[in-house]
Amino acid sequence: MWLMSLGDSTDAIAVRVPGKINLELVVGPVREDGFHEVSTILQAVSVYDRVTVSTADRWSVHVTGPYADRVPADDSNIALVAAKTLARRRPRRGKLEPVRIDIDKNIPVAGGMAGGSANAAATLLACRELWQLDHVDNDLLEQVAAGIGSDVPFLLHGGTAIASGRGEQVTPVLGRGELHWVLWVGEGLGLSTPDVYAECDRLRDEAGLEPPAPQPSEELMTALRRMDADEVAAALRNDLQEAAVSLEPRLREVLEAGVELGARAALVSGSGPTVAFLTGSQAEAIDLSVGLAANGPTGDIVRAIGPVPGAQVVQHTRTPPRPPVPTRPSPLGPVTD
Ligand SMILES: C[C@@](CO)(OP(=O)(O)O)[C@H](O)COP(=O)(O)OP(=O)(O)OC[C@H]1O[C@@H](n2ccc(N)nc2=O)[C@H](O)[C@@H]1O
Ligand SMILES: Nc1ncnc2c1ncn2[C@@H]1O[C@H](COP(=O)(O)OP(=O)(O)O)[C@@H](O)[C@H]1O
Repeated sequence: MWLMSLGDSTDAIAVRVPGKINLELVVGPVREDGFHEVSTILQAVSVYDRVTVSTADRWSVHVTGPYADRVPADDSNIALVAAKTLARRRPRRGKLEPVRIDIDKNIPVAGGMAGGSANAAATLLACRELWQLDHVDNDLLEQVAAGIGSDVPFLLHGGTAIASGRGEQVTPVLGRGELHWVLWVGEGLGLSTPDVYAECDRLRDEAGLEPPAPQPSEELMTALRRMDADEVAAALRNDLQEAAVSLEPRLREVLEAGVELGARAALVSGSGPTVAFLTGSQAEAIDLSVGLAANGPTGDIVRAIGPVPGAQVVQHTRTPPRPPVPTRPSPLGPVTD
C-alpha cells in the first residue's frame, strides 16, 4: 500500500513599520505607578523594520539586518510578548496557533527610536490578520498595544501625534508637508529608557527643580501645521536630553558637530542616544549627511523624512499545502522500535 504524508498550508503576513523621533518631550511628575506623566509630540520617520508573522508549530522569533545582534531572539523579545498577549484575546473556541516572527531590523536598537515598540505594533497588526480576529477592532488593538509599552499605540498610527498620559494616549496632529531629518546612530552606544528617566529625576532633585506641567507647546503645534523647518527647529524640546548627555557625555560633541555642519537644529531622540538633525530640504539633508560622514563623530548616518504612516500590512503570502509525498513500504517489512 502507498502511504501519503500531507503538509499544512502556511500563511504569512508582512508588515512594514517605521521608527519615531520625539519633536517635543515634556516630562512631568512621577505617578503612583512609577511612570512619568508626559506630553510628547512624536513623528514617525522613514526608517523601517519589516516584521513577517507566519503560522508555525511553535512560538519563535528570528532577527536579521544591521542591528540584529543587539536584539534578543527569545521570550523577552517584545514582538513575541505582543503576539502572546493578543493570543489571549482570542475567542475561546478559536484554534491556538503559534507563530514564527521574522524581524528585519533597520531601526537602531535602544536608540530612542522605539524600534521594539514598532515591532510590537507590527506584530499585533499581523497577528490580527493572520488569526482573523474580526472582534478585535482598532480601539481594542490600541488597548492591547498600550499594555505592552507606552510608545506602542503611536506606532500603530504613525504620522505626527501628541501623546499624553505615560505616552499611550495618542491624538493625531494634522499638518501639511514633510521634514527632512538626518539621524546619527552611535556605534556601541545604547541608553536604557528607565535609566534616562531616573537620571532626569536625579538632575532635577540636585538642582531643586519641580517637574513642569506636561502640556504640548502652542509654538510647536503652529509650526507643525505648515511643517516649516525653521519654526519647528526653534520649538523642538526634549526634557530627557540633559539626562541622556549626562549618562553619555559624547552626545554633546555630536549635537554640536551637526549644527556646525549646517543643521537647523539638533535633538536627542527620546531617551537617546540617537541624535536627530533637522534640515530645510532634501538637498540640505544630503549635504549634512555627507559632511557628518566625512568630518563628524563616528556613527551611522541615516537620512529620513517625516511624517510617514505607522504599521501597514504590505504582503500576505499563502503557501499551499505541500503535495502528498508518496512513500513505498520498506522491502524489509515494517520497522518497529
Ligand atoms: C522615552 C520614550 C519617548 O517616546 O521612548 P524611547 O525614547 O525610549 O523610545 C518613551 O517615553 C518610552 O516609551 P517605552 O519605551 O514604550 O517605555 P515603556 O516600555 O512603557 O517603559 C519603560 C520604562 O521607562 C520609564 N518610563 C516610560 C514612560 C513614561 N511615561 N515614564 C517612565 O518613567 C519607566 O521606568 C518604564 O518602566
Ligand atoms: N523587537 C525588539 N527590537 C528591539 N529591541 C528589543 C526588541 N525586543 C526587546 N528588545 C529590547 O528592548 C531594548 C530597547 O529597545 P528599543 O525599543 O530599540 O529602544 P528604545 O526604547 O530606546 O526606543 C533593547 O535594548 C532590547 O534589549
